[in-house]
Amino acid sequence: MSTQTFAPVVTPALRLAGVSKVYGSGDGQVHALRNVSIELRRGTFTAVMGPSGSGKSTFLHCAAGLDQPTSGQVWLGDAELSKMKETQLTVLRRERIGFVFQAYNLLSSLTVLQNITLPLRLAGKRVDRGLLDQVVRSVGLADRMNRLPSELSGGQQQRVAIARALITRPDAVFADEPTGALDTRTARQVLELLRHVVTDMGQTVLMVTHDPVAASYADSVVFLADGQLAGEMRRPTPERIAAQMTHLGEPDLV
Ligand SMILES: Nc1ncnc2c1ncn2[C@@H]1O[C@H](COP(=O)(O)OP(=O)(O)OP(=O)(O)O)[C@@H](O)[C@H]1O
Repeated sequence: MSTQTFAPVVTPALRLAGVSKVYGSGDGQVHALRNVSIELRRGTFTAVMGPSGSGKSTFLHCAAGLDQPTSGQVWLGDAELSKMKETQLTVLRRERIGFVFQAYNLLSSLTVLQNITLPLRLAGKRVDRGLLDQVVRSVGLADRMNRLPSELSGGQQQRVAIARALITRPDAVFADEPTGALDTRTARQVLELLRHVVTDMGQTVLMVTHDPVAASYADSVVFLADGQLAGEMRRPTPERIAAQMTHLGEPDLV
């Protein structure tokens, strides 16, 4: 009898296959993404960089089910987003994806605790006390739970947004310029938190950024140029990222 061993098949957290996105029609057509294929393993931190207009936001929107590609497929785990109707996508985004934006998007009339647990309430799910405690401890806000967002600093508000993104145990967290509105020191704390979320909590994070220092916190950086993948850098450093960006046509980043 022959024995065969198979490598375990691990579904990636996110997979894009031949994704293209065209805006407009006729002479006004813009090819924002051209045949992009990529896989993100679970528990990894990936930064997306590229010159202005290279397609970073379009990539994030297609990957997170905020927009549908013109052609190609997108999978979040085993769910094919590119086949879903808007109502299904709304549920998937709420229950399986965490979002962190530059403008924290907290509800001003809700406390920190109510903001963090809002996605669960919207989904009609119970709050898992153990996870809530872990998330609140991780983001360092245990003594601020009953405050309103307006009583917090920008960095603290972004940490509330990160806690809210984690509370559903999403398949992936998508961050769009999460440190864009923060000073250097506060930005570093938020980036260290995202790093911790990946290394110690096993989350998968995809972050769009213009900042080579922010991107250097990731495991790898994916570069876009003119809507196409233009390389990947593992174990990135700010200097190597800036050099690559200059090569792609973005002047003087550091
Ligand atoms: N809704 C839209 N309608 C038409 N064209 C669009 C739309 N959204 C984006 N584009 C175009 O698609 C291309 C890619 O845009 P995208 O916003 O994805 O780039 P980006 O890399 O995120 O840019 P930036 O760094 O400046 O934010 C650009 O040429 C942009 O003008």
